[in-house]
Amino acid sequence: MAQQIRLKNEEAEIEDLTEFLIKAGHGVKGLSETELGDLPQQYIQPQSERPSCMKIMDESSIPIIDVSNWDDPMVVKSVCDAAHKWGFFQIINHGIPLEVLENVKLATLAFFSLPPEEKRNYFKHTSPSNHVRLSTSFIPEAENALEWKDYLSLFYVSDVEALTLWPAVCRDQLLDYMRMSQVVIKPLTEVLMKGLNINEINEKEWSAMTGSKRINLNYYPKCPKPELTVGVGRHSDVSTFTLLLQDDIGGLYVRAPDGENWIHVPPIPGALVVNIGDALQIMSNGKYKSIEHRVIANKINDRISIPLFVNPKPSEVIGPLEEVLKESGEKPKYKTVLYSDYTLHFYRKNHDGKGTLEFAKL
Ligand SMILES: COc1cc(/C=C/C(=O)SCCNC(=O)CCNC(=O)[C@H](O)C(C)(C)COP(=O)(O)OP(=O)(O)OC[C@H]2O[C@@H](n3cnc4c(N)ncnc43)[C@H](O)[C@@H]2OP(=O)(O)O)ccc1O
Ligand SMILES: O=C(O)CCC(=O)C(=O)O
Ligand SMILES: [Fe+2]
Repeated sequence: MAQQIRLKNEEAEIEDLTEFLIKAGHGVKGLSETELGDLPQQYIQPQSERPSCMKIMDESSIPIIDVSNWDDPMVVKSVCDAAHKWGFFQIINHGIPLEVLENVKLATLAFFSLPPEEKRNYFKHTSPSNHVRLSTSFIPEAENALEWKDYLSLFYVSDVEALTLWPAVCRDQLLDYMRMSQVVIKPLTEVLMKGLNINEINEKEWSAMTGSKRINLNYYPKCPKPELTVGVGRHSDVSTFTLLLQDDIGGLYVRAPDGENWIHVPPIPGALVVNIGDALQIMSNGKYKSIEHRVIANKINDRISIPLFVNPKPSEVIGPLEEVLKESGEKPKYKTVLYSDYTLHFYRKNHDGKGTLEFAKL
């Protein structure tokens, strides 16, 4: 990120964007609150990444699946078909109480409402741990154009660690949610494995698929020129799968199965969005697909979303599962990779659609 760019508007003169966003702890939320009329040039995305270049399919929708009975063969089929064809679906009647979800959203708002002097302590160079990291955009050091988002990223190791390290203003609500999320994570993993003809999941496979968790609190403040920038650029998640809780504003788009168009993911009260990540695409040898998605910025409203990334353990070596190769007779499409190498590769570059997967392709 350029260091010496001057931003001017009637209210504010910001000497140095990095200083303002990160060192002083304002983030892009603080920038939005200065009510600047123009977008700082660092946020201007190339034409091809702007919303005007998106072909949007209004009439289409990702599947909405009632998962009140995970054992129902129709539910199993709907989930596995959706993971194969769409890589994205919404689940309703999932068993996580509405109150728990509402508390997570309130806790997210509470964290971002902290004064900048407090938030600055969580940015990379001042955070007490690399398991707690507040950032703005995605990886400013690696990006050609910034994204209009702040996010707190929390890597879960244990309740004891989280109670010590995670910000007090949101930790209890997030831990409650993480605990409750098992009522989705366990049956969802089992169902997805059934679709690969794996009916018993051994200890090693659980760890390979769900051994680590990361929760991000995303804050997209309102933006003076949403047509010139993005909330999050095109990417696929590097997780096994992600459970995404969004508020009622909207703005998340996923790539349609035709690979060209984009489809909006409408907020549904109480629902969770599920998306397949790269790790599961690799383990299923491409049967389940991680899908490109992006968020457009909003001129009028702030928006929050909370992805819970369910991942392999960083120390896990992942590759196409033996059972999948045996059952299908297919050749592996991906090599085996150390999961932390894969994640680091993702964290060292711009969002680039499904570019991260090239790292594992044979
Ligand atoms: C769409 O916008 C996004 C998306 C995301 C995340 C999407 C996902 O799919 S998250 C799932 C990722 N999986 C995991 O976190 C589990 C596996 N974890 C690991 O392998 C490790 O924890 C690690 C991520 C490799 C970090 O290893 P560690 O030993 O702790 O080393 P560090 O020194 O802390 O970090 C190394 C390197 O990575 C960068 N980094 C680490 N964590 C984050 C983070 N949460 N957000 C951004 N960048 C991170 C860090 O800056 C270091 O880079 P250097 O160049 O300084 O070495 C997330 C954000 C979005 O906007
Ligand atoms: O905000 C959203 O709806 C999606 C965020 C996202 O894709 C991510 O954090 O990986
Ligand atoms: Fe994502």
